[in-house]
Amino acid sequence: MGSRGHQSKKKQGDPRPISDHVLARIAEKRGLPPPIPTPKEDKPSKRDLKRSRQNEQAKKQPAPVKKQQVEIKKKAPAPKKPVTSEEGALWDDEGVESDDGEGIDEAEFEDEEDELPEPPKKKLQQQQSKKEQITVSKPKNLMLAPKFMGKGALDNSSDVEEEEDDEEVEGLDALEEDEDSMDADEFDEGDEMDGEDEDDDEFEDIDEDDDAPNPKINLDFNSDDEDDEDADEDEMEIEREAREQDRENEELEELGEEELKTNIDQREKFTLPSGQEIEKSALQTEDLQLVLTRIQEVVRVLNNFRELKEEGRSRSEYIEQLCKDLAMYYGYNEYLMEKLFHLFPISEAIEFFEANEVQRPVVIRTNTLKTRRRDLAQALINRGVNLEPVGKWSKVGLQIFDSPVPIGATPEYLAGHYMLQAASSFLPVVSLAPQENERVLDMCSAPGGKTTYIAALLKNTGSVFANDANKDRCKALMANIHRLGAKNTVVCNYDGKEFPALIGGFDRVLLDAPCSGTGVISKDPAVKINKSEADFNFLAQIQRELILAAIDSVDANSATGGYIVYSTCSVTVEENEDVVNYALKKRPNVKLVPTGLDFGKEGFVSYRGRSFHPTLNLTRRYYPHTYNMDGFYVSKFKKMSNKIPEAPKNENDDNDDEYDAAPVPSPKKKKSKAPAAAASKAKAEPELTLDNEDDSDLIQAAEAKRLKKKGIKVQPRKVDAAAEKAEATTAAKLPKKKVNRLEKREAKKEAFKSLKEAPSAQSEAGKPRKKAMDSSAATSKAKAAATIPAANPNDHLQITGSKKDKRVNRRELWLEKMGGLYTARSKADKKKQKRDLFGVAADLEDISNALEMETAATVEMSPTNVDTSAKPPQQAKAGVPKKKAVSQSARRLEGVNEMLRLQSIIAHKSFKASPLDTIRTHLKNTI
Ligand SMILES: C[S@@+](CC[C@H](N)C(=O)[O-])C[C@H]1O[C@@H](n2cnc3c(N)ncnc32)[C@H](O)[C@@H]1O
Repeated sequence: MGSRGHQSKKKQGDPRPISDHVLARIAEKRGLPPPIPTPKEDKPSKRDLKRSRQNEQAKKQPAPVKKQQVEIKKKAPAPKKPVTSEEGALWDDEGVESDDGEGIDEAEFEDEEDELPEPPKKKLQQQQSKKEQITVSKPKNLMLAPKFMGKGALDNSSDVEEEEDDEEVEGLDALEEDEDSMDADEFDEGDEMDGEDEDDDEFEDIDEDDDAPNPKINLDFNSDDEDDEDADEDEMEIEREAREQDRENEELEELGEEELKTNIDQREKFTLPSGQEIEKSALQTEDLQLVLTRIQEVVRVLNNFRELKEEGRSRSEYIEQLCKDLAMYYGYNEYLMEKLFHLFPISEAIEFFEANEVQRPVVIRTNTLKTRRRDLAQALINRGVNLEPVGKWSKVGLQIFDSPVPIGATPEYLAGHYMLQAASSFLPVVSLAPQENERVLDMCSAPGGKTTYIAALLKNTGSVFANDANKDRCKALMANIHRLGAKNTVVCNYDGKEFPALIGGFDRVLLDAPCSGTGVISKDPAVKINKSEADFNFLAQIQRELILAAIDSVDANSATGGYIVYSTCSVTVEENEDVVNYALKKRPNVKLVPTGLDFGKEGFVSYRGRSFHPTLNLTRRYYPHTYNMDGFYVSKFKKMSNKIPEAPKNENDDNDDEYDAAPVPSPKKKKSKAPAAAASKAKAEPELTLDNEDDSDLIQAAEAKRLKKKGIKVQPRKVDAAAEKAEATTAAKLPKKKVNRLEKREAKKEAFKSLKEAPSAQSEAGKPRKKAMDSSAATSKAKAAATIPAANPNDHLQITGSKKDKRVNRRELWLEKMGGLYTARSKADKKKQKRDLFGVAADLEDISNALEMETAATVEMSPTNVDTSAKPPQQAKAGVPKKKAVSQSARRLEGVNEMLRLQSIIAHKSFKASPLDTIRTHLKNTI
């Protein structure tokens, strides 16, 4: 690994804002002149003016603003990956450690202290000079940090964060545990490891050094006097240079300020551009300088709104303009910019966007199944790697500053002594705090950064089920499990939603959910432009389904566990607090508990007019600009009971999308013209409503035909007599009008049932059914199924046809289950898929009706009612029987979920908001 110019050298977990000179470097990288500096009194000398002109020319020549901007935009989709990691870009987030509230005692953390071994003298000298270069000398051409960052705000945040830092250190001190000896069976060099305890004092020294202002200077392993003298001399020279540079910068700054003084009076009013002007400037997006100036102006006005605002302009107009300009300046789509902008106060938002332009440090996690951190550090130092402990909060992380060898290809790496893993990705595992001999499920685990950490904390005892729905990613997962020597781990390839029915009763479950990756923009800048509203809807839906499945897979009666950790590498509220809040609402048998992580910002309890459950403050948020680690979110649940009690009803309960417990007026959402037009169109189109019951027989027949065409036969659903009776009783209590409606619906249901039964009978006659599940297995499956939410809507479908057809159908079915993102290979297939996709849209009303019918059909659970014949492809392969029946409420939820899923597929594909909000609301209200 070579040196990385834009990699932040700040220690991870250190809650200090990105320094001004880093931000200035970014501005410089873009070839932009410094932003408005603070005016000063002194006039520039002639020499100053000359120097300034030279400087201006130098800046213009290598990187003209226009060209640079175009380049930024074009380059955005290509992820900048400085170090080859086995973790995937968007999905991979990786790496920390601490303990949860109850976990401090339970967690099996690493035994070693944080100190590093002494490197050989020769290496030390090299490192010393490297460190000095990195940490002491100032960058040439230092430019001003953007003025629009809001100096006051920055200072404040830095104060607050320093306080937090202190707290964190205290918290971590409390976490210091006695060393646990490693399991000698796991190592060949057990004796050597035991001997290492003697060096603990050394570690303390380094820990103390950690408090020094410059963390890199902590890497002073050298106690030799001569070396000290050399270092002093070097330092003096460096200091001289730095002073010189400082002076130059000051001069430049003064000059710039003078120039600006002539242009802008701080009290001067700034006029917002008119609609026409905005349109014109949107056409000339390359004029970044103009945009930057406007950003500065708008921020200045917002900071002193009463005095500086233009007559008749509202604050929201200024904010809207600011969002647009920031989107243009940093290269985000406006939708995402708005979403992220509102997470922070203005100055902090800009810090966040700036931090996304800087690479996070490369971090490795010591694999304690094979080595100890001190041994690993020594081995890497011997190879010339410049490193230091990642921070006091982790005993296994090492931050790599520089390496003459690729860090992903050292003998130690190949031998599985470490995992390349972002620091943030340690966090959920630390929070999960698995205990020896437990059964743990990692529901979305590829490529296995967290799985292998869990296995290490379990010391290869108990078992880890490492699941991932993506088969290709499972290969990387398996490779990592083998390389790191995890012997207690089973790899599975299922949709996570199937888990509670497949295998339940886990002590702990980690759900590191698929997400938009807004926390890892510095790794994958493509996120800036390729995430639309539809993507967020789509992801939120998957996350909601998975979180319920994760909760239902845990055994509340576990002697040591009963915990679920939900995490994402995204910072949006929709993928975090919203999902957790939804889970609390749908599963009143869980509660949030402290994550056990000693740093991190509290999760939102309210956001833009919505309020969440008050315990959401126990969840933790991590941002690149505060902790110098990828953006991340961690929450931890404790399951109190295996029974799902009735959720308390309130006005908003019908709407799963509503965030909260308290009914709050929804915020004014800025919508693009397209969705608004679509929504009004939806209103105008009566055929999109679900009231058209008369045609439902035809609709169902059409639906069955459509499925049959695909080679999918619909099996009858068994309807329990008791459930029917219950429904009849309920009906008796209803007003006559409603009873008539129900009767009508019942008749249609019957019609649909017979329609479904015909093909099913055929298939039963034509094919021998698989051996029935034995009754005890059936009972336990049924029991598991009783606690789970909706089964996959496709569970009742059976694949038929030729071998080839079956394969195609399976794939299609699987893709549908995975969200309908078709991936045809041939041109003809693509065409067909496109047709299918629009077919879905056209058929939506039919499907909605069919779903309504289906949800009305009560499918009662009973052990004898478990049908083992219809298995999704993977289940059939693994020979695991699939639960067939689901509870009535689960089926209802399934209907809603399916609707939302279809809606998001269409929205996703057409890149427009779906016009089907009315259907969704209606569906929810009627079932
Ligand atoms: C954030 S990544 C997981 C990273 C992993 N925990 C680690 O530390 O290396 C999310 C993963 O979820 C998987 N995934 C997406 N949808 C899934 C589903 N329905 N069931 C199971 N896994 C799913 C993706 O294939 C992806 O590998």
